[in-house]
Amino acid sequence: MERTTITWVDGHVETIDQTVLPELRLLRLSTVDEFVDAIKRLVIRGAPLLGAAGALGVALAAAVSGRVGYDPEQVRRDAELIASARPTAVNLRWGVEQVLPFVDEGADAVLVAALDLAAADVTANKQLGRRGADFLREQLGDRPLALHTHCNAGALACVGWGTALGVVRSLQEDGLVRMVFADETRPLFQGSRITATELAELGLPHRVVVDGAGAGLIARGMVDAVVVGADRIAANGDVANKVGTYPLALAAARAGVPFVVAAPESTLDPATPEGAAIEIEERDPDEVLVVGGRRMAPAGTGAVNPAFDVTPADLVTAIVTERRLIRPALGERPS
Ligand SMILES: CSC[C@@H](O)[C@@H](O)C(=O)COP(=O)(O)O
Repeated sequence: MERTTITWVDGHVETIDQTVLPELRLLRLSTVDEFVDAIKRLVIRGAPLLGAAGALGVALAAAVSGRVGYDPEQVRRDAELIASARPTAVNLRWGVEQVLPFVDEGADAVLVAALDLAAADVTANKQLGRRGADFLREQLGDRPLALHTHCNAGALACVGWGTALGVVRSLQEDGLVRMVFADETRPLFQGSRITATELAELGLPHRVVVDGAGAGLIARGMVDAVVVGADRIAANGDVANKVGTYPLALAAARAGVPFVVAAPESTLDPATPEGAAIEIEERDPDEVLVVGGRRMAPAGTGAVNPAFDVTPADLVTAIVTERRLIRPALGERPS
């Protein structure tokens, strides 16, 4: 089933609540506070979706302001609240900034720009997905492939289609997917709850594996390629993605397996020179310590909960965007 993850309905933003998937629950966001809270709680999540959400969030701020006497300064203050709701995925601030120039023209102009930006996400994902699939066919030959992915970089992490799963979907169109291994992706299980749901809907053969199993599967020759998304790509090609991505890249490099990052141009951040300069979101320790309402560690034991890690450019076989193929491991730089 092809659905749009975020839409504008009667002056509100309507989105899928990604915290309760695989249960499908739609949520209507009517105020900027609700919107910012939804981003912080990962109701709305995934880098490309956060880009569209940034733009639609400003449209919501403008619509709300329009109801009480339009105030562009207030809209700009709200825009900053939205842009800073989460720090790592650069797409969020990018999406906000794309529509800021329209704020002085009024709420309708912001909305039109935001909807255009959201629609462009689907087109971009189809293009980068095809580019990634063609690259893997060229590297590995036309044979059915076993792919490994981490977190969720499918349609639900985007407005539609998906980035890493966009590559998988293009390979599926070519009849070349033998298996998809999806890391469960602790602590919040985006792999089990979201990626597996999407793979099942697409009719793709798949297995969920614990995050710690990935490197071993790769070492045992069970994986032909690793394909992941990204939340921010520094100018030198270092890639920030969901925590647990870096170990897959290490294992892939050791095994000589391609490690492909699929992301739209909006995830590239020329202003950040290298991965060390990327702010890594630190989240609530209880996301690690409490599973399904039950505390797994003794009272008094704390946790470190970085939401992302950084894979150095030399481990990245290729970055595919809607416009180009970049080979960081061969010394090519995105910016
Ligand atoms: C679809 S692009 C890749 C990422 O956004 C995805 O893998 C990811 O790390 C999302 O993290 P999340 O914390 O769920 O927003």
